[in-house]
Amino acid sequence: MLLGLATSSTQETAQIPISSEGVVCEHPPYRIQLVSSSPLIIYIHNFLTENERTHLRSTRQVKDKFRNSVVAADSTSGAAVSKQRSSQSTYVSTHDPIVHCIEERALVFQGYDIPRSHLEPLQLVKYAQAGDHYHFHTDWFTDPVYSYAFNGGNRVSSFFAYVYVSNDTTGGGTNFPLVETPRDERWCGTVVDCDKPWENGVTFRPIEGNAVFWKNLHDDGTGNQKTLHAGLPVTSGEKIGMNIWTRQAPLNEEAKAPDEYPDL
Ligand SMILES: O=C(O)CCC(=O)C(=O)O
Ligand SMILES: [Fe+2]
Repeated sequence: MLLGLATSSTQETAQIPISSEGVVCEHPPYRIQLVSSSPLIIYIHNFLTENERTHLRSTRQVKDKFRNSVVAADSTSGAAVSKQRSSQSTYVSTHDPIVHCIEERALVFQGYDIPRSHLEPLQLVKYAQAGDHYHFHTDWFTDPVYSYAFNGGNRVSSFFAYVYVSNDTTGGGTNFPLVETPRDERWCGTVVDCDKPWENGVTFRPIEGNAVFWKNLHDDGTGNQKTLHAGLPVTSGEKIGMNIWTRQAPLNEEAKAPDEYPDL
């Protein structure tokens, strides 16, 4: 099947028949730039097409299901609605062919070695009220109980992609306080918020369609503290982002039912 993902005249696509499941995806010719080698952080321009972004926002499953986000707390209290994170989140269907193509892209980006079973269901996060934010955290679990849930192990890598950013959005950058800000002023044009003090690390502005990719773990499997990051408060407008998390090992089948999947 060939998916017509690129009807927009402004959106060039390259056809790369990489899917193993009978779906031929049209992938955008995204452009990448290295931000940091330790931890590995790569900025990706044009990772999601316009049609994919529209589709992600409009599927019924998504529109009706945003819930207050929670964070993985500790294993005794379990996850609870938290002041650390004031946003809403939901998971998208793993059976949707467009989602399937995005998953495929995220896997190929990481080389050919990671099977789909290592991916968590893709998570959308919405910041719609002034002040909505996600406080400093790492995406890798500090409590091993979460790594063992569904057998997946810890989160090897993260993509955070900007699915929707309303024109009146202010704030809402993604900040890595322990990563050195790239100094070349060309970063400041759009991607990096150079108004923020350099000692506060790097802050990526939310730009629709673009994404930030990083490796969460050291080669020995331990979590890299320098991947600490935050979704800074959205001071006006609305931002919707998407997490694509890859685990160390295959998740079991239960984890693939987004309705059942806990907010971790
Ligand atoms: O909103 C952001 O910029 C980052 C969100 C984030 O880090 C997360 O959902 O894990
Ligand atoms: Fe995060």
